[in-house]
Parts: sequence; C-alpha cells; structure tokens
Amino acid sequence: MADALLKVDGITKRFGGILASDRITMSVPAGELHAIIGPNGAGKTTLIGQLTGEITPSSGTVIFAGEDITALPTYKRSINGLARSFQITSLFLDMTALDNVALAVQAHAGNSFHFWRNARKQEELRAPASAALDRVGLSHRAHTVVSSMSHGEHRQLEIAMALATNPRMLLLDEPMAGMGPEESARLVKTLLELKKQYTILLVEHDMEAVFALADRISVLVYGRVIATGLPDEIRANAEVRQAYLGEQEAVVING
Ligand SMILES: Nc1ncnc2c1ncn2[C@@H]1O[C@H](COP(=O)(O)OP(=O)(O)OP(=O)(O)O)[C@@H](O)[C@H]1O
Repeated sequence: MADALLKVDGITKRFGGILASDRITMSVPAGELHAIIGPNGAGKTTLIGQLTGEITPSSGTVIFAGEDITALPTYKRSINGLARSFQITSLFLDMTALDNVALAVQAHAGNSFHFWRNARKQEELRAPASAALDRVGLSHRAHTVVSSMSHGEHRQLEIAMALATNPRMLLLDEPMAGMGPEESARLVKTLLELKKQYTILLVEHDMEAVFALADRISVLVYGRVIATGLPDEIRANAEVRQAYLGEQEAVVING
C-alpha cells in the first residue's frame, strides 16, 4: 500500500519473557479509521506506545507520511502530525477547558509562544483552541473549570487537545473507557464527524462503537495480528470469533 499514511513493519516488543508485540505489520491509508481490538493484555497499548514513541520497539519500523519515525522522540512525531489524545492525568483541573487546550497549542508550537505574555499571543493560542473545542462539541464548556466537568467531558477535552496540535493522524487509546452509554453515543457522533477530516487509529473495547466507526479493523491476540479486514469480514472470521468476539457476540451480531 504505497500511499499508506502509517505503515508498521514487523514491530516486535519484548518485556522480559513476554512478547507484547509479535512482528506486527499493518498499514493505515490516509482517510481511514482503523480500529484495533483484542482481549486484555493483547498488546494494544504497547502498539500505541510504539507509534507515539513512548515505547521503543525491539525490532521493526514505523513509517509515517513516508518517513521512518521509529527512532523519533514523541514531540517530533507530534510536530510531524501524529497526535495521541492527551491523558486525563495531563489536564490542569483548576484551569478552564479553553486554557487547557490553549496550553496544548502552546506546547505544540514550542518556545515561539509565551502564553501569558500579551493579548495578541493569547488570541493566537485561543482561536485554534476554541475551534478544537467546537469540533468535539465542548464550546459551551469553554470557560468551565475542568474539575467541575464530567468524566466524558474530560475525554472529549483530551481529544480537543490533540486536535489543537493540528494533526494529520489521531491515535485514540480507549476514548470510551469509563463512559456511560449516553456519553459513548455522543462521542461516537463526534468521531463520525472527525473521521471525515482525520486519519484515525482507534483502540477500543466498546464493540458497538468500533463497529459503528471503523472502516477496517485489526484484531490483536497475544501480540499478533490474527486478522485485518472490513467490519463484516471481522464479524464473520472464525478465528476472531473464537479468540475474542465470542464473548461480545450479542453486540457484534446485532451490530
Ligand atoms: N512495561 C511493561 N513491563 C512488562 N510487561 C508489560 C509492560 N507493558 C505491558 N506489558 C505486558 O505486555 C502485554 C501486553 O500489554 P498491553 O497493556 O499492551 O495490552 P492491552 O491489549 O493494551 O491490554 P488492555 O486491553 O488490558 O489495556 C501484557 O502481557 C502486559 O502484562
């Protein structure tokens, strides 16, 4: 797939005796929402970590937009346009939603910005921050202090912070985790909009969300990709059903 935006070639990661990534090869063309599913401990977070640069693979390469980024640190990958949604732990709880996103814009821009220095620079940070909040449906909460927002809103805010870095591709690690059905449904709607503009890699346990959103799905089991395909192909795949989807059958079959 010559025009893949992201190409992972033979990524392997060992933690002592555990093979957390076992020669993972996959590619995500521009414009695709690619979901990674698999049971607990399958190696999904380890894979994402190797894409963001937080974990160094034992072997294999990661190519993004035609460039070998395997050895690049996280901040350089972010500058290249590969953005991971921020973690809740990185939110400043006593600041407003808008200021949190503005700080993400500033962090991405590096030292060329000094956040509180003058009004014009503040506006340069706040305009893209405001646009990012709008894209995740949080405009009405822009001036709300983050500590008084719900868990679901925090997760939306993390995505807004990733969007504020003007990425080409978004890496989302379990964005629905800890959400109730209503919050999940709202986030699915948001992601349906975002997928029109961004290439997205989504790790998610919520099968209803995955099958509502994914263009293609890869299934990881014991660090190995056992299947990649269209949602219908994954639903029908006997090995996948046996390894993983059996327990999710009601959702998947009716999905
Ligand atoms: N830093 C580490 N040191 C040792 N073992 C690790 C480390 N990180 C992950 N592992 C192991 O690697 C395997 C894959 O873990 P990983 O967290 O990537 O799975 P996962 O699919 O994200 O799981 P979950 O769905 O529960 O989040 C597991 O066996 C885990 O215990």
